[in-house]
Amino acid sequence: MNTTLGARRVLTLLVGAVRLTRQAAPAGTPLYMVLCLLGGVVPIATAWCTKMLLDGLAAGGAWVTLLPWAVALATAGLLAGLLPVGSQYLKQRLDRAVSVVAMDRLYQAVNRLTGMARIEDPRFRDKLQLAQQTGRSGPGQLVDDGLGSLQAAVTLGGFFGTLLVINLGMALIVLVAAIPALIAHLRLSRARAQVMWSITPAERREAFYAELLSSLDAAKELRLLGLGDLFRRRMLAELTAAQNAVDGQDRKDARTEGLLAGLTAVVAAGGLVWSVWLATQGKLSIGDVAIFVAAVGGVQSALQMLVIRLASAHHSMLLFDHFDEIESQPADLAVAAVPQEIPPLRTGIELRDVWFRYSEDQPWVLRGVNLTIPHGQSLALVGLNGAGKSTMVKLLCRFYDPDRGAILWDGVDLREMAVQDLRARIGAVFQDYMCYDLSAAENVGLGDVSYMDDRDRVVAAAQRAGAHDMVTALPKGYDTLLSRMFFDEADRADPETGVLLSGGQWQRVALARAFLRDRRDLMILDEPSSGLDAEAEYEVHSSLRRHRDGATSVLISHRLGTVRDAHVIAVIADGQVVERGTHDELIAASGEYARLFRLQASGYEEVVSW
Ligand SMILES: Nc1ncnc2c1ncn2[C@@H]1O[C@H](COP(=O)(O)OP(=O)(O)OP(=O)(O)O)[C@@H](O)[C@H]1O
Repeated sequence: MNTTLGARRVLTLLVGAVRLTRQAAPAGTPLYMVLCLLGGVVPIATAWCTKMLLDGLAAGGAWVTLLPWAVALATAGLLAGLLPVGSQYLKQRLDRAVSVVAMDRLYQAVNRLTGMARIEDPRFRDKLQLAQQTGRSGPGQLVDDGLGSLQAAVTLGGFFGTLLVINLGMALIVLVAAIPALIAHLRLSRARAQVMWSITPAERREAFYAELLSSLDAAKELRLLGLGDLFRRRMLAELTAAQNAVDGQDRKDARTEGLLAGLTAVVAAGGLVWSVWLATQGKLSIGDVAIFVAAVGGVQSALQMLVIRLASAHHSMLLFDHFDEIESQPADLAVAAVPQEIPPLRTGIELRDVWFRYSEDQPWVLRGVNLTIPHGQSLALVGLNGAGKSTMVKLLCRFYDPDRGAILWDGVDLREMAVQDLRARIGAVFQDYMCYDLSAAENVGLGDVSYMDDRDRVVAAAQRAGAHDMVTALPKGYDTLLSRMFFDEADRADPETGVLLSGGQWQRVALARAFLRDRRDLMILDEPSSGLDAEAEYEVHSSLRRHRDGATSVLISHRLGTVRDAHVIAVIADGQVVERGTHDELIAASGEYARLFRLQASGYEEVVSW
């Protein structure tokens, strides 16, 4: 990770953080700034009031001449007590407001990623994780550190000016002692940010093992295969590696801090002895000694505060850099300057010499695919595992763009269309469909949020997917929560608070979700019946067949019996279309499809002949 930020970048980040803070708290931000600056001035005012009062007393001044200084000193004392309380309260309010805006902006940026490539990129995921960690407090912390630095600089400037007025030599010594502290703290902060970045992969792996250990999905295999201890040890190894790295940095910090504290103490003690000696020589007044002592201490503590705040600002800035990078990233898919309107599909979709690989360092997954999905017809994709079928479907949804070649919608390249308009014309069930911890109605309704509250449509979609009877039998029917995540201890035994579905039941719900997007121009079904029982599979495919009539669809299935009535069956192997035709044509051709079909059919025949 780059731990040095150029002046320009620093300025951009600071302005960005202040803007975000002002957006979150338009009135609170300026008020907080004023309180911070006042907090920087108060110690200097206190020191000068003390000096004037002591010098007045030593000179035998009258009560009326001393009273204003006494009142000013008391006011400064009051402010010194009240300001931290007020600014602390404002800071917390500001932090809360900033965290809401920051989270909103971060996830808006994530939602702007319309493709899949970047969200799958491990480097991007690391940055996103850091941005998520810092997003809540990062921008507010940066503004706070900036203001804290400014406050310390004001105090420092005031006291340093005071020292200059009283004794130039001491002012210079204090200044020279401060420089190594400043440099050391900045270096430490850079090293700490570097360590944090370097441990993110280990933290991700640790979270992965921790998640596995408590995951419901993994629970059966973990228990049966006895993997619990293995994953626990791996999780601890990752955790320990990350902690060792942080611990090493903590030790470096402690050593440097100790040295700096020693240096500070020596300078403060020397200053005190020197000022007393000068006073005995008659070169300083009592008030001078008092302000001198206050100024030496004040410069030291303001300097310390300044370096700590600067180091912290540097650290916050490096982290905010990730937030800003995620927020200001360009679109991950090419955006057409003037997107073409997408009219309803009329002729069909064509994959023309499509080449695709997931990244430049990975092998080609699709290698010159030419395929047409005519309007109103069904295309079935079959082939061995890893042949590239799901990848083709992902390209049709434009989760990625082809590296070479094009996908044409009625002759228009998908890249010339607005991606959301394209997706609005597609309905799909993916192999890895989602199971939302929401009610049954919502799980179906998410297929088209505009119909989410339209119970009749939701029910109709569930009926077509063969899910209706199963849902109505649930304790609260469509309003049953399909999760046991949110139950209270009190309703532990009450099934009305949520139920768990079987894999096949979930698949029907996912199908219903796709059916709610009825009458889209293209329906994609990637292994829609893999988890269904024989009866449900038959029902679903009959329904799909009815539904397919006149609709354009792509169906992927390893159960070749379910694709035999597709208008065209394309066999994919090694990222290429190796055969295409109707079921009868492909059987007659006695190629790969015929081989796979006979293989599956022979399995059934053997069972039947048992
Ligand atoms: N997100 C991804 N990043 C990198 N490689 C991927 C990704 N998804 C799939 N692949 C690779 O692309 C190749 C084709 O995968 P794809 O899922 O398209 O095959 P498939 O024909 O659908 O297989 P299956 O029948 O097992 O579902 C495989 O080698 C797979 O490892």
